[in-house]
Amino acid sequence: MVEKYYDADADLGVLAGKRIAVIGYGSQGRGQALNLRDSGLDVIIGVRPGKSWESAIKDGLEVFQVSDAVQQADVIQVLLPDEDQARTYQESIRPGLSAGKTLMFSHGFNIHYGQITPPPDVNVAMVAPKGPGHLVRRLYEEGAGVPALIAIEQDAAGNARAIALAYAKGIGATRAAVFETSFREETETDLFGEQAVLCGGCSALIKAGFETLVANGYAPEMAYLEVCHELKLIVDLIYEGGLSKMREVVSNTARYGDLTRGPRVIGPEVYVAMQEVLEEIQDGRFAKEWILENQVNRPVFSALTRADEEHDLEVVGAEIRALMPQFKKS
Ligand SMILES: NC(=O)c1ccc[n+]([C@@H]2O[C@H](COP(=O)([O-])OP(=O)(O)OC[C@H]3O[C@@H](n4cnc5c(N)ncnc54)[C@H](O)[C@@H]3O)[C@@H](O)[C@H]2O)c1
Ligand SMILES: CC(C)(O)[C@@H](O)C(=O)O
Ligand SMILES: [Mg+2]
Ligand SMILES: [Mg+2]
Repeated sequence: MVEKYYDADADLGVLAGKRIAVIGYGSQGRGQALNLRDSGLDVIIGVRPGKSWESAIKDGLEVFQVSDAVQQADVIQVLLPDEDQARTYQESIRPGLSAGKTLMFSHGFNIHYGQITPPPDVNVAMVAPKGPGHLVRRLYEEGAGVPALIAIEQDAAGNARAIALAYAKGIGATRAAVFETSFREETETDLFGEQAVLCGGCSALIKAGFETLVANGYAPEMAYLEVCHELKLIVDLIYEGGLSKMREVVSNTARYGDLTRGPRVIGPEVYVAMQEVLEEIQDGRFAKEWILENQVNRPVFSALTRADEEHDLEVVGAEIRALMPQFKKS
């Protein structure tokens, strides 16, 4: 059984008198840092000058160059993009590490694939929220929390788990639930999830549905509303109460179509492709590809991103959202 932790299992006092440096102030950095601060913890930001720096200052946080933040911190949470972590670690984080400090991550990529090898006398832990950073913040403000995974890679000082749990409490995760895993399991399941289902599988499924309807002469607006807009409403039901709740709410006609046609669309060939995608994660092929892609300035990433930004689904989607007041930015 996976170990689970809640508020009562975590003691914020473990971080009393300790300074936390959140390195990076993007999606996770901002969400986690603001929650830690509002939980009464001593948090500073380490980032390079630019938009993120300005944004942290505007939020009222103390901001330093990465090396200066690491130097003065007891707990260092690395929330840089995965592809930048190894270089910044060597240049600006490693020199500031010393015995008893705790180095933390929200994703295991660089530790698991050997891009970062911390010294043996520091704790190495993970607190990985299972959701995007702006929701880590929004749910905390609402008095709830995004669940998180913790993992302990090195327990040099004997307090790595207590620190990880206190940090998880500080960001609001123990209000939901915190599950213990390993760096390997988090890395492989997280990459698989985002590639095969959450981001990759879902985008491909939406595009396939949109393109099929449009190719058969239906209006792009109808196609967008059907396969993209309404998807969120259906996923919300699954999030709240599983497939069963979604099936309770939709019509019997939809439910029968779901049960009989869904497995035809996601048929055996999809299982074969998912297995291949998983094996490329497990044997390091995906990691190598992504690391090399970054070394040559991301040509594949850029070309594929541009092609999808210009897809009719995106064009018509933006037009439709502009018509609805609920999507107006405040
Ligand atoms: N995005 C998510 O919701 C999410 C969810 C779970 C885990 N994670 C993990 O969290 C970590 C951070 O991801 P993110 O999506 O929040 O990143 P991000 O791209 O949103 O933000 C990265 C931050 O690092 C800063 N930065 C980039 N290069 C830098 C450098 N060389 N020196 C100093 N600062 C630099 C950027 O300015 C920015 O503030 C990753 O390990 C990711 O896998 C992200
Ligand atoms: C939010 C996700 C997809 O779950 C995260 O894993 C990421 O890498 O951004
Ligand atoms: Mg991820
Ligand atoms: Mg994830």
